[in-house]
Amino acid sequence: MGCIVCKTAVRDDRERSGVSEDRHVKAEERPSDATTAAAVNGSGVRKEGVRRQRKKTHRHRTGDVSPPERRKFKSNPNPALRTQQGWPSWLSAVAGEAIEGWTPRRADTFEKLDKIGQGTYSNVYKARDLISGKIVALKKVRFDNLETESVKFMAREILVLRRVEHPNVVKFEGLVTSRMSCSLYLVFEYMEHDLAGLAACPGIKFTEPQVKCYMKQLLSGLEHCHNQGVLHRDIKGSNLLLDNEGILKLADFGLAAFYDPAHRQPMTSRVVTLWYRPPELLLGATYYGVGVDLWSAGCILAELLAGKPIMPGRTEVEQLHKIFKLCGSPSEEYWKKSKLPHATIFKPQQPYGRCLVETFKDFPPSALSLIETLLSIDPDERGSATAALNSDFFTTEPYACEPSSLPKYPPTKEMDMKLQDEAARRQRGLNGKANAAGGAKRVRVHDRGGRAVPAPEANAELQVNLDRRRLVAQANAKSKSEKFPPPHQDGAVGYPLDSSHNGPASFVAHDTSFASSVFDPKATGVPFSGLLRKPAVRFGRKTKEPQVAPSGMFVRAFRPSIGLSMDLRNKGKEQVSEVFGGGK
Ligand SMILES: Nc1ncnc2c1ncn2[C@@H]1O[C@H](COP(=O)(O)OP(=O)(O)OP(=O)(O)O)[C@@H](O)[C@H]1O
Repeated sequence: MGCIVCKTAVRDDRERSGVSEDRHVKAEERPSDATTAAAVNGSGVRKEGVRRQRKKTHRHRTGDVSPPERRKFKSNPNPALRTQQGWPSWLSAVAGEAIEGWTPRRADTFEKLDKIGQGTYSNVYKARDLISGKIVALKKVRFDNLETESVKFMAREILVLRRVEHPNVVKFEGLVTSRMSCSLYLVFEYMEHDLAGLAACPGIKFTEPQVKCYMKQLLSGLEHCHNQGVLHRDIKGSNLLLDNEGILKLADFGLAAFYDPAHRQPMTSRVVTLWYRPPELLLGATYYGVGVDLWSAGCILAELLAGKPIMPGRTEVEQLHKIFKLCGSPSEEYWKKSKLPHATIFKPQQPYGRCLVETFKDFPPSALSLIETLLSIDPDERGSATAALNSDFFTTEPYACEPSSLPKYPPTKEMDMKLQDEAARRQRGLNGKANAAGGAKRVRVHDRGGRAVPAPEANAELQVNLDRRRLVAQANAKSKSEKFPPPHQDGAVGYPLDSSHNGPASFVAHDTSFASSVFDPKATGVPFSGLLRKPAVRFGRKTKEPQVAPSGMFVRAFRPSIGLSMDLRNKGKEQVSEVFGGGK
């Protein structure tokens, strides 16, 4: 896969160049002795569990791994050998299969240049490879005290990245470990833009051939992933990276999962960023497939043409309601066939009609027809990425433009937009003070935007995550646990799914504007800042006061989400069914 994992020669190079590792490893990255000791001991006692886990994961994958690949990623039975290959024991003990056959690059062979992105559980840096001179992106993955679950999820990301290699998938080039640090860096080719950042640039409005060009690349990347038995499960603008040649690549496989349509396994429904999350996941589906990514792709297509997000929900309830209002509520047949866990809770008393055609009447007909397909309520009707690529949208004029003919943009990242937001806020603060001092009336400036609710935050109400967070907080560690769907909920890492943890969606209801039309940002109260941006979101206020639910119904709000889930599960069905009192 053209990786740049370091060979022994690299270490020799470093020694020859006399570059000291300490120059590149910050003091705060160094674990305390206690942490190191815990990691070493922990890896020892965990071995049996890890072996069992690897077996399960392997069983899960065997259906869709071709024989050569199976050989390539075969687990190394000799942990001592792995350690000799330069991997820290905490990593090789838990993620042996993911790093099999590779040798790590050392941190001191890269020079960090700039922080370019921040994710839920990672920081991303622009860096120079001191050996090749190439500019790369280093994704530094933090671990909660080397918690086994976190390392396993990172291992899954690596396994997925090793499986997918395509011009429209970001190129994974290797791994970097540091002698002193418990973190790990994933090395990627550097991409100058992401679609969310680009779209947020004032004045950028994509033409139809440009939209086709982006969508063609997005669907080609997805087609490849799906053919490789990989679901991305977090398609959104900030995970669609673009280089200066106009090439779009899928990135962030942190929530991706292996799947095999012939041997279906239950997976967590707590994936995909809220605005792009399909109805079946909001309804608690644990058996699903390529349709989840196709729904997100449909949302992106409509967003690119509309110039703003089409369903910017702030809670899962609101999201589902927006979906029903635009795409119609599921048919009786679908409710019966799908047997979705939350069907009784969310089924509206009166069905909602579908109004995609009316809402998007200005869209080109071939685009509308593809959106109709991709935004089908029944995932089986969304087709496949291949079918979408063969649709009229791509085969009728005006055709997709060539990527190289796309305009050259200045570097834009969602991160840049966030920095600009912060600067603007600071400036407003200063202005506010100056105005207050001068007695002048303060001019209100809208925020440029915040964040769509990412899947990890949607996980927050799960008891297992709250428990874990509590533990992490007690240990005074950085928390990223919400990024990882709890393994017992995710068949993709080989654990059985325990339905007792499958609470319904969050009902933290601080939205009083549910009846707003799909395209009225003022009415929804979401501060729009443009295409593919994330809205400001506030989570679970700590109150037990009754709050007005989206449709005007009263739903009790509880301490951050979990209490609410439990309560609704036990006795709140009547309340919830009223949230969807009827279609309009
Ligand atoms: N190869 C790359 N080149 C340039 N920038 C990148 C690259 N990979 C990631 N980034 C930037 O870093 C950001 C965060 O990366 P990524 O999405 O992989 O992290 P994450 O922790 O999984 O994020 P999230 O929690 O938002 O899903 C991206 O939105 C992007 O702007």
